[in-house]
Amino acid sequence: MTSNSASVVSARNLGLTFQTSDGPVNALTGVNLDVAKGDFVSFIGPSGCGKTTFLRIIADLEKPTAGTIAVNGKTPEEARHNRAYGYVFQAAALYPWRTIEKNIALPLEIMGYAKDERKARIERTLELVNLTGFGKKYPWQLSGGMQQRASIARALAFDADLLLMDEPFGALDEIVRDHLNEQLLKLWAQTNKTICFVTHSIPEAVYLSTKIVVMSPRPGRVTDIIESTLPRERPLGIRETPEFLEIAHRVREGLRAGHSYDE
Ligand SMILES: Nc1ncnc2c1ncn2[C@@H]1O[C@H](COP(=O)(O)OP(=O)(O)OP(=O)(O)O)[C@@H](O)[C@H]1O
Repeated sequence: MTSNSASVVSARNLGLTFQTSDGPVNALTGVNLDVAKGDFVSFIGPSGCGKTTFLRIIADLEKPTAGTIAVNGKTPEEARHNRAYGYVFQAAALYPWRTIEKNIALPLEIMGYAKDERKARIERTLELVNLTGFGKKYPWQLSGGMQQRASIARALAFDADLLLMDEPFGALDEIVRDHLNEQLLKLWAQTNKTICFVTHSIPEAVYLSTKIVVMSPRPGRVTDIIESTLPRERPLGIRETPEFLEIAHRVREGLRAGHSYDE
């Protein structure tokens, strides 16, 4: 396989082995993956299969020890300098001593945006995540779901085409999560972003994705890549359809196959 320069993310035989005091930890091995512009790609697999590590390599927070990876046809380091992506972390990770708008402003301040431009971007992104009017509140004054939306607004503020989301809704109850899943799909349709999304939830992966990457641990690797046959427009009710259940079944099979490797 050759690298596809039109891809937003293109990994070839990608691997990462951490050297620890207990010996080498093979976090990721032999990963081949292309993420096309406008794709919504979910990474699913049990704890420790390298999902976060893969996102961190894209974001230039870790260096691979094998293979190659290109982000927008460039190295992760160049992509980082070009502000190619926004990152949404597992917990909302907002600074508690800053208001929501000051939290969103922080990366914009670091990147040197002028005050007026910062203000315009904050307003626009708060509107995108349905938080207009909450900019002056502190994180603790917002519900968990609202905090997570604020952290998505922060990742959207500098308008990167690629959004990296590491289990953003994992800590939320199911009803809030359903609602945020719906909103995220709307946002994705509105903004035409490319999204890489880590999750432990099969229904969440199937509901959101155009492509599902099933992974398994020890060593972390990709066991299946499923192209979704669902339409882009997805009411929540789509989760009861035979087509949805069939994809969910294939994901479950992939996870099970990965697990038997351990036994
Ligand atoms: N900095 C590090 N040093 C040593 N080992 C690490 C480091 N970061 C991750 N690992 C190991 O690499 C493997 C993959 O970790 P990773 O966090 O990518 O998994 P994950 O699939 O995201 O798990 P989870 O679903 O629990 O977040 C694990 O065995 C983990 O312990």
